[in-house]
Amino acid sequence: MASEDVESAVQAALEQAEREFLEQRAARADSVTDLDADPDERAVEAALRPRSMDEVIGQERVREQLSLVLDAARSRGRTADHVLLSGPPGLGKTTLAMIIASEMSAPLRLTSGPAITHAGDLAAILSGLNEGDVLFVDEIHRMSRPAEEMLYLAMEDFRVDVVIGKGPGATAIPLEIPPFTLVGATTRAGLLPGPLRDRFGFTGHLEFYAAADLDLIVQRSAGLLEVGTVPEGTAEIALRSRGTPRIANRLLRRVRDYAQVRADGIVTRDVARRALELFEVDETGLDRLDRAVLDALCRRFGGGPVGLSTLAVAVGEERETVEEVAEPFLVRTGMLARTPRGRVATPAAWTHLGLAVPASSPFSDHGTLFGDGEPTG
Ligand SMILES: Nc1ncnc2c1ncn2[C@@H]1O[C@H](COP(=O)(O)OP(=O)(O)OP(=O)(O)O)[C@@H](O)[C@H]1O
Repeated sequence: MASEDVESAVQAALEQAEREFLEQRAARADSVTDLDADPDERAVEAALRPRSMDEVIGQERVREQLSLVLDAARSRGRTADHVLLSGPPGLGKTTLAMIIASEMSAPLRLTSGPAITHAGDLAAILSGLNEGDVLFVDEIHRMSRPAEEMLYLAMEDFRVDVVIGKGPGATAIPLEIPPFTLVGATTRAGLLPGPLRDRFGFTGHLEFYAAADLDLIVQRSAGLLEVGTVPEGTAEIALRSRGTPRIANRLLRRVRDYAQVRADGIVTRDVARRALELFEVDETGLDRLDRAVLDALCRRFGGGPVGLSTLAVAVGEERETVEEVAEPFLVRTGMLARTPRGRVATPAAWTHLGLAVPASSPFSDHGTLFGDGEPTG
């Protein structure tokens, strides 16, 4: 291949990776608290993203640690170490990746684990990088095995082995790549193989946000969207946002719609309450999916224990959606427990649904919560 052909093939691979990244995100959408529902919503969300570390609200520890890593790299005039960001969806992993690139004055390349089905896809992306580029790999735990192994080498030695041919005649041609910073994002740090995890120089775990921080985020977003609010109104939205900035911003937009159409445009507590009731977000922040999970767990499976797959089928959702979107928040609010024998409803779940805790519940005096059976989830 002529060098222009190689260049345009590499460019096409990078563009394809970015397209797939956006499509993957869009595909994860369906309810009011869900993600990236349509292009307009995505555009608004992008406009609300903090652009610098100073604009990021909350996550003080990760912010301080990351700032130190970046400052040190800058002062040495070196490419920053690879960074792994873990935590539930919508807490700011992509935002931080963008900020890392901007603080390092480096271009950001975007892709995601599921988009890299073959090692060749990754080789094309890596060979298109320039020195200092930041490569963001969302859902890095979902990359294929061969691609993962290629990434080990690229992260450590800035080299990829491109395999030409098949079977015994196959040869590996080493290809140098310029030093770059990999930012991996994962909702499941535990699923990353040790060798991959160990190659990140810094791991930041993002926690759910406190209501006070979410309130500040809602106020900031309302300012950017030019929505009139009163403190009780933004506080109400913050309380129902499941500790998640993306949900806080999404709820603010729905409350703004309601305020404009059914009220005088100002987000008060009453307007927020009425709007969120309409969109089926209850006072604890549980949405339709969360309540469906609790409902199935209590009403159909007597409170559990029940395996994750069975629970997912019962609510008509993907296993991953139940595990990564609904469960972390239900666990955090103390309504669901993950036990060695499967998922179990806690007394708080029964109470939330307005039901009495049955005597057969593993949490009652008669039940055993932690059996010695195999995990069913
Ligand atoms: N610390 C923060 N301060 C202010 N706004 C934030 C913060 N973190 C996230 N946001 C807002 O939340 C939205 C979602 O954040 P982001 O897309 O970075 O989440 P994510 O963790 O990458 O989610 P996913 O894993 O689903 O891609 C952003 O558009 C941004 O406006």
